[in-house]
Amino acid sequence: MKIVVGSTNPAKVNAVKKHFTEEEILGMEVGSKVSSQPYSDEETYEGAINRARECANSAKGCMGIGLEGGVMELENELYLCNWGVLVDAEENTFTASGARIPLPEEIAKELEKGRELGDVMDAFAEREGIRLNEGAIGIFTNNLVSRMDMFEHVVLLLKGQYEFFHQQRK
Ligand SMILES: O=P(O)(O)OP(=O)(O)OP(=O)(O)OC[C@H]1O[C@@H](n2cnc3c(O)ncnc32)[C@H](O)[C@@H]1O
Ligand SMILES: [Mg+2]
Repeated sequence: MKIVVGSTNPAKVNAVKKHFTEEEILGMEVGSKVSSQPYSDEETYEGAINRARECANSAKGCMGIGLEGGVMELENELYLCNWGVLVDAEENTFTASGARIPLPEEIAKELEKGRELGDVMDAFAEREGIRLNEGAIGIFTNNLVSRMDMFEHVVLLLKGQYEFFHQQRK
C-alpha cells in the first residue's frame, strides 16, 4: 500500500518511513488550511486532519497521514503540542497527539508577537532549520527527545490503532 504524508519535512516523513517499512512512502506538500503557527490543540488537530484528508484523496487506494505542530496555552504557559491523523483507503480516521513540554518564557514571548516557532528557534539556537532536525523539543530536552522521536511515537499510536481496528473486523 502507498502512504502519502502531508509534508516534506524529514522529521515527519522519516518518522513514518521508520515504522511503515513495507509500504511505499511519499512526502507531499499540502496546505494545512490553518494558520502557519497553530495556537491551540483544536487548531493543531484541524491542521493534521486537513493534511491527512488531502493526502488520502490524492490517489486511489492510498492512505494519508497528516502531522502538525503547534502550541497551546495552559496555566499561563505555552506548551508545544503535536497532532497526527491517519485516514485509510476506506476513510476510517485515527487520531493521536504527541508529547508536550512547556516553552521557556523568552520563546513564548516571541510567539505572542505573532512569530513562528521555527523562526524563533533558529534565532535562539543561531542555526537554520531546527524545525527540520531536532526541533524545539530536542533543544529543550537536551537532545534526549528529537522532533522525529516525538513524531515516531505519534505514528506508532496511529499505526497501532489502525491495526487494532482492522484486526477486530476480521
Ligand atoms: O513543512 P511542514 O510540514 O509544514 O513542517 P513545519 O516544520 O512547518 O511544521 P508545522 O507546520 O507542523 O508546525 C507549525 C509551526 O510550528 C513550528 N514548530 C512546531 N514544532 C516545532 C519544533 O519542535 N521545532 C521548531 N519549530 C517547530 C514550525 O516550524 C511551524 O512554524
Ligand atoms: Mg508548516
